[in-house]
Amino acid sequence: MEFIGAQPSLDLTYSDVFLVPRRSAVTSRLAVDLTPSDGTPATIPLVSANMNSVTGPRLAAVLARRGGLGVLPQDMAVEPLADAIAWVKAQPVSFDSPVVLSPEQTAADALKLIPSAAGQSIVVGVRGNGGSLAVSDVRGVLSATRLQVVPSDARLGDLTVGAPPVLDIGDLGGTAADPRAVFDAVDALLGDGGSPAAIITDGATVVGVLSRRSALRTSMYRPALDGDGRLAVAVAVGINGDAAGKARALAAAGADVLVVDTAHGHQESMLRALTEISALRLGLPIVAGNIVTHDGVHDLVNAGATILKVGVGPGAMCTTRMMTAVGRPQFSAVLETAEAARELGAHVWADGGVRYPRDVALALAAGAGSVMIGSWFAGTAESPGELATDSDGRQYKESWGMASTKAVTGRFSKLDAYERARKELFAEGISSSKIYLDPQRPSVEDLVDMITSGVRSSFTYAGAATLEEFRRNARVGLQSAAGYEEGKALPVSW
Ligand SMILES: NC(=O)C1=CN([C@@H]2O[C@H](COP(=O)(O)OP(=O)(O)OC[C@H]3O[C@@H](n4cnc5c(N)ncnc54)[C@H](OP(=O)(O)O)[C@@H]3O)[C@@H](O)[C@H]2O)C=CC1
Ligand SMILES: Nc1nc2c(ncn2[C@@H]2O[C@H](COP(=O)(O)O)[C@@H](O)[C@H]2O)c(=O)[nH]1
Ligand SMILES: [K+]
Repeated sequence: MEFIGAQPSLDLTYSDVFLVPRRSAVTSRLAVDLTPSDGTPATIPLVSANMNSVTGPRLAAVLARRGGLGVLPQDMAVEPLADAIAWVKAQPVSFDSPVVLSPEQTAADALKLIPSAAGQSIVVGVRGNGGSLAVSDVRGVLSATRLQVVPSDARLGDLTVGAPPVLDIGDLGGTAADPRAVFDAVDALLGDGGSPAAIITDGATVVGVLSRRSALRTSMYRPALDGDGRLAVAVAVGINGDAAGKARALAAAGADVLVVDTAHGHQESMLRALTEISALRLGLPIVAGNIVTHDGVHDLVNAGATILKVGVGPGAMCTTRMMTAVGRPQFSAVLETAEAARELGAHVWADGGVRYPRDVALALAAGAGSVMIGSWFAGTAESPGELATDSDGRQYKESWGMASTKAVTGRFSKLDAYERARKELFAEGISSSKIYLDPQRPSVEDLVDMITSGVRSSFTYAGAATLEEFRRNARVGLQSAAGYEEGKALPVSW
């Protein structure tokens, strides 16, 4: 990356800068390969933040199916984390996981799980004892748009009509089927009928669902997989207590990437935890942070980190900069740390402050191997919280910072009142925020589509077909606040 004009002496964030187009030999956005080279199984440079309101198993599985990585948060104990890892790994790789509700449940129950938006659907059926679903126990598939217009207490079993549309993987040519053929088969089966998705079976058992959109996505993305061909998942550990013991247990449970995470990553407890974890030789990428300096990179890499998590204070839930004045504008933080990491053969994840696809493109231009997104993904169907509706009928989910009073109270609930009160003195995040779902893009997959299409396009403007070419070719200019404002679309006339 180079600046047009002199390298600025001020530290910059994403809104301060823009990318300059240049002559390109990359003539199609579909010719761009977004695969990171940070040693993780990801095939797109997107990671979901280890925040309780952002990454649960459902979001992690959906993201991995499209090539990203979900990081399960460190606040869970080993056993539930191991269950969450196992759940992700049991999910279909080539098909969507069905959201299954029983015929006795109501439209209102369904609309707590899926947003009332096009493209969302539920399967009405009854799971067997082990959680499996026999095709004979499926009553049908209902779209959110249909559920929205029926009485909220309508029983789901009364809403299904006729036999559900079923495709067997044998008829599709197995799981390695040609994506185009899969799309055509789904399209032909669904026809003009009312079902929004096809039930995919392997013999008598349901193995997933596919809508036209998800069949298309299967052809656009490569899933992030572990060595056994199952969906990959990352998991975070804190620095206190037996961090190495927890890391060992989570690796044994199948975690594919370990994230050692604390607010101030450049501290000795972190170096100690990292040294102990890397001594275990688990053979997994070790991400550590958060840091924002060249020196932080050196110390953490020397202690065993292979990827640095970069960002102090840019997060949407974060009050660190206002409470402490500490942090660093994120574009410059990524630029400096990515260069330092590259010299050591390590990589950087740009963590926090991403609000538009452009911010992801700029983080990659600055040299990030991948980009971590928290709050933006909190406002999706797949994030862990329940959907809520405000007085204007807009759907949202609640989000909160991992260093907020709410998070600290939860994390230390087992301490006695005195110790808990001492911990609660130090809040550096907001405890409650409403993150609205975008009615056009209610799913994390919709956001991934939007981000990757924006970033693919950025690459072609810069004449780059890979992450490395983009980092090398990107030309960055400084802009005024008015210049930034000019770039925004106008929803109404001026
Ligand atoms: N990226 C960012 O800007 C930030 C992210 N966060 C996120 O919040 C979550 C909770 O992190 P964290 O608060 O570190 O909790 P942790 O549970 O990881 O504990 C942090 C440990 O470090 C000690 N510590 C020393 N200095 C600091 C400091 N300046 N800030 C915080 N702890 C310090 C604490 O001791 P003691 O309590 O006695 O001081 C405690 O023992 C993490 O997910 C983290 O990434 C939090 C803040 C900033
Ligand atoms: N200072 C704080 N930072 C926090 C807190 N909770 C999370 N975070 C950081 O934000 C990113 C996500 O950023 P976003 O803009 O995408 O939401 C996350 O990965 C953490 O590093 C907090 O309470 N305080
Ligand atoms: K902030």
